[in-house]
Amino acid sequence: MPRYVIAIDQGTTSTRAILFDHAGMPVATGQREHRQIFPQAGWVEHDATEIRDNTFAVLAEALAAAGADPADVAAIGITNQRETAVIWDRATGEPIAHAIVWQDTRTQDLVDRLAADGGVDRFRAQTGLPLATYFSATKIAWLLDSVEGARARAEAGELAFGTTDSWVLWNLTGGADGGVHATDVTNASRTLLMDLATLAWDDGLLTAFGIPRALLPDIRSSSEVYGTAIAPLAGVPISGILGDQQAATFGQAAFGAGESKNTYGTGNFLIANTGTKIVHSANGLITTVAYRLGDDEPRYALEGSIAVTGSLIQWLRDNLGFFENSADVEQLALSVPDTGGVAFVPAFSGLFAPYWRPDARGAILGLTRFATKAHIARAALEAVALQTVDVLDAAGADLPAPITELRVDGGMVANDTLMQFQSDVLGIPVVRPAVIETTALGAAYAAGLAVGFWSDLDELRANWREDHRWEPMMAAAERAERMRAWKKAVTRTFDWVDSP
Ligand SMILES: Nc1ncnc2c1ncn2[C@@H]1O[C@H](COP(=O)(O)OP(=O)(O)O)[C@@H](O)[C@H]1O
Ligand SMILES: O=P(O)(O)OC[C@H](O)CO
Repeated sequence: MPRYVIAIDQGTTSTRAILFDHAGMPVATGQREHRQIFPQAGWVEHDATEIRDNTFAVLAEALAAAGADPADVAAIGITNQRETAVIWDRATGEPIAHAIVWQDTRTQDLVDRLAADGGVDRFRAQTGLPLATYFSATKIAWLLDSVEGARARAEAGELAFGTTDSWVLWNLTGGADGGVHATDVTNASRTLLMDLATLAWDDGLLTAFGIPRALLPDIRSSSEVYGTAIAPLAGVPISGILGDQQAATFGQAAFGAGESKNTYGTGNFLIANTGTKIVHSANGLITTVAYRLGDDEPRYALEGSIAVTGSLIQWLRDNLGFFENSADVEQLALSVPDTGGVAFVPAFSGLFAPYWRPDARGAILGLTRFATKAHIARAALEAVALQTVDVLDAAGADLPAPITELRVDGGMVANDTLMQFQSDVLGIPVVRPAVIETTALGAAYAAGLAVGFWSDLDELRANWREDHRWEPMMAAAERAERMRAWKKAVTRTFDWVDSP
């Protein structure tokens, strides 16, 4: 009897493989980082061949660490950084160019041209998304127009597009030798090309962006058997795919309408499940598919996407040399009692939710000769929490009932100071589960459900355990004053670049 389900978490900075047991506990992990390629200001690329090689390597590492072989593994789940666009040659299996990453803003010109006719919300009713460089469609169009011969080859069916879930699935099912070219509804809902209600690629959208249908993967549910893996997991079914934020929602067992989670990774992503209803935000959130299990009705969600949170701490570490490890930011921030009047708005990719301002750029405000790197580090940490208040306020205005308790996960939730401050400025409890690898766990759950390793959602819900809870300790008046100052700082970053 197989004892485990394995999840591949193909993230922005690294690729992980984690084996989970039946109780949903991680048993063994393999992890490898890949290069972040910044060829020009605003451009962010990944080498998809490096991601492919890392995927096979981490699978082998996780199996070896657990002393497991394929017979011990019931199913494989895939979760991934969303929106990042890979285009490859179906015959050779090689990418035609580096992948364009979700944070990349090179397609702003195309976004502006499309928005000139109908505004940035022209596709929102159908896709749930504003026109923005963040989503896959303009990245695909850019690759087709910039790589010589790509458009003609795409039209002839010689090329394949995928977000990294599709890239991993295709390679893991044999690549050029019979690989399965598919994605799931959650990833497809981030392209600007899928109709949220029909869950199919839409001809009108494909025409608007100039994208040939022959390039696109099949859209499947989040939990079904897509194919069978090759070595090092030969014969094991691949049976779950979820975009990473939807996977974290699933791993947090936020299955029903009104349940939510906030993930603190490279960026922050709040997802609030709205059940079978498609809810459109009037407050700057986007609408997305939460999950679909086989032929069941799809579940939808509102999402507050914040581009820069953990990556701000990395930037302090790597670009400014403030400390050696990301975790050191906590000690540095705690070495001063407050930010000394400094505010930091990390609008490095413009601002995403709820502002959607591509013309904004990062700013450190309120500097005096008193300010030290400790004040800047503290302001950076506070910015992570303050951006989160903005998206929770938006969700509170859009949802029938406000979020009264925040489930959190991701790499940054190890930071107790940040979590306490988050609870303080939100004025609600913040709750961390025992397993913070919720992204991988969610993909494992989707895969395990499809093959009967787990029987139903109730069984998964019973696995969820609270690890720690932070209660708000800040007075309401101070909270209001903090938010007033924050919003003032945010507006100072608008309209910085003339032509973003
Ligand atoms: N103790 C900490 N305090 C603040 N930030 C942290 C801490 N530990 C990790 N981080 C940040 O969290 C991010 C890693 O989180 P993770 O969930 O692994 O990210 P991702 O899945 O997006 O690659 C990094 O950006 C890192 O800078
Ligand atoms: O790789 P992560 O965890 O930073 O997630 C990236 C998001 O999916 C982008 O939408």
